[in-house]
Amino acid sequence: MKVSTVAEMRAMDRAAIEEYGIPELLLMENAGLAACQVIERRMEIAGHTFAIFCGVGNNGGDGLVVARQLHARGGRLHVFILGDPDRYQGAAAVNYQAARRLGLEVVRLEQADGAVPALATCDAVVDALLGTGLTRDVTGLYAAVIAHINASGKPVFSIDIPSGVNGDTGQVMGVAVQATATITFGLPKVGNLLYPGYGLGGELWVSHISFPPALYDRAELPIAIHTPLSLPPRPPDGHKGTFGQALFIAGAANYYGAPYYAAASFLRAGGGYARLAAPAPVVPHIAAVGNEIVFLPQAATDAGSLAYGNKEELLELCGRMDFVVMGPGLSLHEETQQLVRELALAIDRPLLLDGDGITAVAHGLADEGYRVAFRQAPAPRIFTPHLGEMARLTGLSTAQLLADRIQRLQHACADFNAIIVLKGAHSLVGYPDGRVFINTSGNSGMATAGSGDVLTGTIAAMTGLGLPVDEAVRQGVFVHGLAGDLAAQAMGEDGMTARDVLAHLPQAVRLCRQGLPPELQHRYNVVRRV
Ligand SMILES: NC(=O)C1=CN([C@@H]2O[C@H](COP(=O)(O)OP(=O)(O)OC[C@H]3O[C@@H](n4cnc5c(N)ncnc54)[C@H](O)[C@@H]3O)[C@@H](O)[C@H]2O)[C@H](O)CC1
Ligand SMILES: [K+]
Repeated sequence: MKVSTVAEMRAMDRAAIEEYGIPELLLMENAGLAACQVIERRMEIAGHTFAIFCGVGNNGGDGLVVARQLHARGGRLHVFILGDPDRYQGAAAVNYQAARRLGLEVVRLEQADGAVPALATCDAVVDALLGTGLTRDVTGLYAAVIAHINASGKPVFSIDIPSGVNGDTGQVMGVAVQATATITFGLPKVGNLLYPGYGLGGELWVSHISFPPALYDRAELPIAIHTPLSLPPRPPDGHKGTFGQALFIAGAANYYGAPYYAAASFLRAGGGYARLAAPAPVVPHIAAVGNEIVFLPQAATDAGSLAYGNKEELLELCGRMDFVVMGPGLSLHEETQQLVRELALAIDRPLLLDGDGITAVAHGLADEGYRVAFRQAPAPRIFTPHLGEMARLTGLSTAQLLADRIQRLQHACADFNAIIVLKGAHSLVGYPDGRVFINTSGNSGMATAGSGDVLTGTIAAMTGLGLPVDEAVRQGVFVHGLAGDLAAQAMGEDGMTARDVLAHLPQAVRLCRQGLPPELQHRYNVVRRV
């Protein structure tokens, strides 16, 4: 499903009204009615009491429709408006007048405490304070009312987005409503899907409010939720070369885990032939745990990291591979970092850079000349940074990144001509053409050492299984999260480690082929339709 920015949704609204002749009043009615239908699925309306909080924009207008629809179904209401109702315009003004004529009790709230008795006695709350028109931090009366709503312990239905959550970023602007369910309109907004906004929204519902598919399902909308891709069938007569030859340039003294997890995950996720180029002194340590990997011992620096002198042999080796991963556990030793920077320009195979590989290339990219050369690399480039590494890559602070994750990602992908996986809860996969996919598999138990190394091998394996590189990256992210979810099911999120994620990769790939069980389908389809 596509996901929209606030500006894109405004444009769709306008197009619905102007091009398709669907009056604003109908859109607002559809929105309020959809919200009412979601409430009806969760609880009996007749005889129950609802506290409805409306702002003075169109989000509040939607709230007034909800009020009228609940009233029509026998609900009892306390309707509060925060601000001057004379500010309602267009459809919202019409709905305000209709609510008044119906004789609904509509109170202009001047003091937050005025809402306390209604919150104490109601059965549920409707939050129609602020939608996509949020432009500044929430303070004063709005902030105080939101605090009362959150303290009420009542089920909260948020209209469009929990009030206080930024529709473009998912960030909380000062304070935000914690909802039980959110009903969003047209399409889910970015802020409905990115944390912390996603977590604040509760169960997420979308109504297309009678928009035609030509509006909400256009190819030009660049942001979407990732839907699992089907894997090409496994040729019965395949040999190990059929399922990809991957080279891992990884490891240094005292970094034995990262190269092992990266290369082993390639094999566990279905890849054919894993070769590991690691400094010679560390090879015996890794071989002791992973003898299914083929080792290519390399000359080492005094510090036990990859020596610069390996460059030509490594380049020659890469030329015989289908996919290269460079970075896990390489160390920050300067000679090795220089080697990595140069290899990152020259390797003529799809190349995934992670960990210390990202750090090396990030230093290079700060230089204009290197950036120009990197953009013109002879084959696709992929980065898999967590937020801190993304900060290093882009030269931005983590706060700046969080304040606008999607746009910063789009900009970096275009700037570096690279595919970037920005890891975290709901990882993002960005492409140089501006597309961004939001991944919904995975859990917080995967925030553990080595988990990122497992991701690198999983992505490599997806190319080995026959997906084109761009699809392999997002499917790898999904499969990795799925393996993590299976591990969490088996042992809980707290104590699981990268080893457990690795161990569940075969089952994850099998489920991708056979179809996900209903409970996982339900979990990954994070948006319900109404
Ligand atoms: N396709 C759709 O998505 C449809 C959406 N609808 C609803 O319309 C709102 C957006 O309406 P808009 O009037 O643009 O904005 P808001 O109602 O969110 O708020 C505007 C209002 O609030 C003031 N304001 C902004 N920030 C703050 C703040 N921090 N504190 C207090 N007040 C603030 C601002 O100045 C304005 O006065 C969308 O979310 C949907 O709910 C349509 O009804 C149907 C189509
Ligand atoms: K809202």
